[in-house]
Amino acid sequence: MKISNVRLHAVGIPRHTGFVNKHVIVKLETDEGVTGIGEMSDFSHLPKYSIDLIDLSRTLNTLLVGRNPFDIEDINRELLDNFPEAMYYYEKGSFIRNGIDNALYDLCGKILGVSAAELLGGRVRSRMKVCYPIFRQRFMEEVESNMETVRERYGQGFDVFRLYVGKNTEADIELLKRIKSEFGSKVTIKSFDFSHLLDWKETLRTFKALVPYEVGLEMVESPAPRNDFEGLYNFRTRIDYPVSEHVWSSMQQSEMLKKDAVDIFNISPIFIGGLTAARKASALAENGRKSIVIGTTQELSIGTAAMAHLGCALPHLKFTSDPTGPELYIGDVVKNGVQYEDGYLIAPDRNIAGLGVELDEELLEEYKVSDLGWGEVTVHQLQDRTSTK
Ligand SMILES: O=C(O)C(=O)C[C@@H](O)[C@H](O)C(=O)O
Ligand SMILES: [Mg+2]
Ligand SMILES: [Mg+2]
Repeated sequence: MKISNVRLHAVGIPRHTGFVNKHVIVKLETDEGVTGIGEMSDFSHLPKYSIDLIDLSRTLNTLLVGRNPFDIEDINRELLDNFPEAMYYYEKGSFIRNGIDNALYDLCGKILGVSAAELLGGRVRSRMKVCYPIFRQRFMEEVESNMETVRERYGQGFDVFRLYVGKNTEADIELLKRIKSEFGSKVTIKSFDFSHLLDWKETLRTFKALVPYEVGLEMVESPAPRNDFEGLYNFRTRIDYPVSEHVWSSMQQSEMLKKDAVDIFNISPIFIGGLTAARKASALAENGRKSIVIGTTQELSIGTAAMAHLGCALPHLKFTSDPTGPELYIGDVVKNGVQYEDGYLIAPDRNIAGLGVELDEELLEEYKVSDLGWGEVTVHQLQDRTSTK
């Protein structure tokens, strides 16, 4: 069994906020007719350059055609040679590696007739608790629409949310007050996500203003500029709550461990370049006596299914995780999307081979875009995932 062809399909799918995200669906075809699917999720992040898909397809076919799909480690090594890690959160090479890597797990599972779960260490749980994101408020007027989001999503079973903060603390406090007043302890805000926007002292001042209104806070995320390990440590040693940071490279994670900069590693296959790399990052966290949370770039169902398999295989996953992408978009490209129940992401059916989701060719065509170009989107929209200029 050899890989015979790599196909890439770019799609653009709007969120309920109106923001359109572009993703690339991967098909790994083989000389025996089995095809694995994967997802290079959410290229709609800074910096504002885009990948040439024709060139990328040519490169990936050169690298992968003729390879044995079970050589997952060696293929990951070769992908790293061609798309090296960078000390940057949204390094697009990581998205590319992730899409190929998760397609390999789908493909190998289908060849063996087993779920990807069997290739990821099995199951310690059948579902993982997740939270719904409330994106950053710039204006007080956004409080009511965010209250509507909480009411609507609470009605669908989501009782844990996370709040992106740092631009309008008065509005953030008002939202926290209103949530506590209307929902009491039935709704919690598991994290304040500062998204690397402030230096650690500004974050500390903002955090001290917010914390009297916290409701079930589990962690504070990205409270210092990217790769400011001393800033993370200084902030972490001055608050009583755990500090989490995304893992975007093995070097960055090692530095955070060496400098004791965080309590929780936020591990997403998309930002570290795949399930294989995410498992290594998770093992380093466990051996370093650090906790983990499964983060997100807000993937579609293929990427989210991969994370559900991963999250349900990790014994030391103790905090509420983040993958809710399929709930954020108005559509998807699969026939059987991932399922959420009572605020949990349900692991895909273990009796279905591969990742457990099936591509819908008609939806793939419906959401097809010709390239990963940017249009008129502003930096604010890119930072806060909204259509508001
Ligand atoms: O935890 C985070 O940080 C994110 O979720 C970043 C977001 O920008 C995410 O990538 C998204 O696209 O909403
Ligand atoms: Mg974050
Ligand atoms: Mg994203």
